Amino acid sequence: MTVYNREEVLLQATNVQLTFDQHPILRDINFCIRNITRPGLLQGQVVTLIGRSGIGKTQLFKVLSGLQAPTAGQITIHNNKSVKAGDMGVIFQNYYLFEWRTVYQSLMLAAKKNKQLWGMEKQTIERYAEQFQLTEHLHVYPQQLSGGQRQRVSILQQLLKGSDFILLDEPFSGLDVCMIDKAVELLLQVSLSDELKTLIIVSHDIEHSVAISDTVFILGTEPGKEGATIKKEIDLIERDLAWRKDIRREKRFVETIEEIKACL
Ligand SMILES: Nc1ncnc2c1ncn2[C@@H]1O[C@H](COP(=O)(O)OP(=O)(O)OP(=O)(O)O)[C@@H](O)[C@H]1O
Repeated sequence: MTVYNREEVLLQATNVQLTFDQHPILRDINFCIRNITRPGLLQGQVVTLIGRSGIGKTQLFKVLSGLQAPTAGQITIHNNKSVKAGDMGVIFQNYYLFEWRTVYQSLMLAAKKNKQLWGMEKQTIERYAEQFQLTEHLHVYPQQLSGGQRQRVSILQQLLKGSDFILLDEPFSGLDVCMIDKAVELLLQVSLSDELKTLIIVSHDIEHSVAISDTVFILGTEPGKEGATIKKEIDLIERDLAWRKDIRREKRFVETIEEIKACL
């Protein structure tokens, strides 16, 4: 049995609605993400928002990141502050990078935004680059990188900025099978870097995102109601399915995946 506590609220979605041309896309979205602690271990949160194609994941991603204002309701972080653009580290599906800057220049720009790194930017970049297997690629331009390398640079950029929340849109799409496994490992590594670090993954790749999460929120519709809402929350720690290597082969994991699919 895993010993853990879910403590203070880090992020709260309250009655979020999003309507386009009088058509509800998101309705009554209510959930909260709490700080998880494990005695003697550094542990951040990894939350997945799952839903079928077209349900509204990207719209919820935008609302969560402050890039899209909800029609009603709000997303609050730290001490009830409403989220605004720039509060969260955002990693888009295509790993957008500044093509005219070298990897190092982009990472330096990110590090300079983080007051806690002042004076230590270079050493921090070099330390992370080694950890993320990017040392040999620091002085090249993004077009000289593979998809997996671009993803690692994007994640590293957000880590250097010091954002407590990192939102990832479909982090496994466009990666081959080996790279997906590496991305899974990398995200787990990031979640172990700071107990206040929260990764929010928006994905339809159920298996890989659930394998690294502690909590899953399922976005879906309900009969007779237009717009998507959170249909179910699954606490994977309670089921003893979080923070475990090779979890995907376990019977209870497979059953949870089936349960999620049935809910979509
Ligand atoms: N600007 C807009 N105006 C009107 N409707 C929109 C707009 N943007 C998105 N939608 C609609 O909102 C719904 C949700 O779209 P969204 O892109 O969030 O889905 P998704 O779950 O991310 O899909 P996918 O997994 O295929 O990317 C869709 O029905 C889409 O047609």
